[in-house]
Amino acid sequence: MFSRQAKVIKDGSGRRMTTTARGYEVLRDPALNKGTAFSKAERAALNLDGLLPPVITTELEPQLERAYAAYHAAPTDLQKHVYMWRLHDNNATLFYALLQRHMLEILPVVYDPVVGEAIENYSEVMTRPRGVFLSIDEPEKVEAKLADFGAGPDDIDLLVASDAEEILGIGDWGSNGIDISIGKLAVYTAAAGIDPHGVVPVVLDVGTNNEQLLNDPLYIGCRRSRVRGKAYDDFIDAYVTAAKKLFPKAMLHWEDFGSTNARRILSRYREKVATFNDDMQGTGAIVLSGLLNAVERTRTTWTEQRVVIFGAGTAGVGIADQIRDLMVRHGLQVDEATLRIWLVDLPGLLTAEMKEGLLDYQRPYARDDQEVAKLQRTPCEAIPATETRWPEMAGLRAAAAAKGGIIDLATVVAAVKPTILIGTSTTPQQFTEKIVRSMAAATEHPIIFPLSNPTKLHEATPTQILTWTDGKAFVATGAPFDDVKLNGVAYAIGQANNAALYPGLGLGVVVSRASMVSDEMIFSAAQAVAGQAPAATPGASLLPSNADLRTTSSVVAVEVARTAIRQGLVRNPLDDVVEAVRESQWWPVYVPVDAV
Ligand SMILES: NC(=O)c1ccc[n+]([C@@H]2O[C@H](COP(=O)([O-])OP(=O)(O)OC[C@H]3O[C@@H](n4cnc5c(N)ncnc54)[C@H](O)[C@@H]3O)[C@@H](O)[C@H]2O)c1
Ligand SMILES: O=C(O)C[C@H](O)C(=O)O
Ligand SMILES: [Mg+2]
Repeated sequence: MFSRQAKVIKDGSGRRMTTTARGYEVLRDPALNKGTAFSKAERAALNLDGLLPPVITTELEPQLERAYAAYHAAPTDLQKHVYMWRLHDNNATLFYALLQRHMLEILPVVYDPVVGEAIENYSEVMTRPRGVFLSIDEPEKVEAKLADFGAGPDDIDLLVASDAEEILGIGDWGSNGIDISIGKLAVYTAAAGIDPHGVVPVVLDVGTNNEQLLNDPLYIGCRRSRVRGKAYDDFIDAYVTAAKKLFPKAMLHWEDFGSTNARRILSRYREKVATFNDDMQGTGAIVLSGLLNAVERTRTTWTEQRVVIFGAGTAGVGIADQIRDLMVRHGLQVDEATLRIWLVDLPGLLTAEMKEGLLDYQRPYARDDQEVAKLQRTPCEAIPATETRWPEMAGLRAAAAAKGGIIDLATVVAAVKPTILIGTSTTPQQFTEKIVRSMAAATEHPIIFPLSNPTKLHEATPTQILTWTDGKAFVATGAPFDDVKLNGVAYAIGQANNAALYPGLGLGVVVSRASMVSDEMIFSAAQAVAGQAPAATPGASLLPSNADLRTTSSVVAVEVARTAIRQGLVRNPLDDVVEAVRESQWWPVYVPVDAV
């Protein structure tokens, strides 16, 4: 996202930058620009003398004050989001310094939930293009377009790519999805100190089925319906091949793909390159972090948990798989562990009779027909055929509707008496008072995680859940929520958002140059996050605060790199992992700029 006239130099004397640019070119490069903080000598060498006011402010401080005031002057969250990215275009150091100083306040504006609003309004709010736009209409140009980024083989640590079919829980947003790649990368830098000079946001524009976009004269993407099948797979392959060729050291992060593609893509590449699906693996791991602490606080064991997951897509089944694997670590056989997890989706409880229509990764969790024969079926509407977001699930729901109804969430909760209830359904207010109370009647401390982002899609709010359970539930959410005050206790709500996990995981991979991202590395990341949560006092959060993301991510990176070393997966041998992680981290401070 920066011009390549700025080079970062790390040597014995610390971090510096060099540039061939002069005058306005320097001020217009967000990687180089320091505004009033250029020294007298730098002003002379870079031809800036006449372009800057006389005041010389060697520290970030006065600029931070001015920028924070301007941030507050923006009247809406969306305009604050736009302000932040304009600030980034002007001065990236100041952007990250402001974000880091006010992490709890500004992270939700740069990232989730406001990034969702920005994506929905991207046609209007887009200012300057950032990142790489790859289009299915020009598959032969994938490599050339990635090369346009202007980086060399050693320059890039990380690419985040989205095809934007399932942005958060708001669906298909075509090329507007570039903003989720940009937002995720900003979190990598703010949370873990991944060097922002070494990252590439990518959107894989394969068309969109979003009618609103297709009819929007200001839409920035390919005006065609989504391509599927071989052409899609070839396009993804062209991207992976080009990324590997141009940036052989980089990790490939996949974000917000649809449920039919996310897992297929990961399975295809995960043993060939260092790659990772955030919605499936990052979410599974951060949820595991919260659950590790919650289960410990209930003083029960992992092998006795009964888990209901509502919304059996990329995130829901990603979570199911990691819970299953954890139960296996605790001594259950794989099939025993699988049987302790119930998936509920649009067709209700997923059952064996649906097997043909289920996605292959949902299939192992389908319940036996005998087990469900006695369960009541509730009449339901079929999803209109025009709703194309989840065709497989909608088809199964139509079949169930025709046969008298579905085994709905309330019925499943009443029958199963789950100890853990997770929401990844993209559908708000589905954890009703009746459901939550019924769960609380059967288990002393129900563990309930409504995770659908953005905030407006959560299956219930923490206030609702804690009120209905008289403060007994252990809650974590996908988006940030304020503390809940109930019966004299302030309940801090842990944010089970993959943002607390993937930055540290990525940093661990980057530092060690791991050749792949193994399940063990992901599990060690989950444990490391869990270990950073506050002590288990009444109302304490299940997860570390986002105010401490830098510390959390550093601990995660160290554990991930150590696991990679133990597994023999590293391409960069490390003597001292802690020092290597510390040394690699980028901080938003002004460094000397030398004219060359
Ligand atoms: N907290 C986090 O870190 C985190 C991470 C990833 C995803 N999420 C959230 O989880 C949600 C799902 O994301 P995903 O990537 O799995 O999407 P997805 O499209 O892969 O899966 C969504 C699933 O929900 C089902 N569904 C839709 N409406 C439903 C309803 N009314 N009842 C039951 N099931 C329904 C769909 O059929 C589909 O199987 C999103 O809102 C996303 O923001 C949160
Ligand atoms: O982006 C987020 O906030 C988390 C997650 O990746 C999601 O898709 O909801
Ligand atoms: Mg996501």
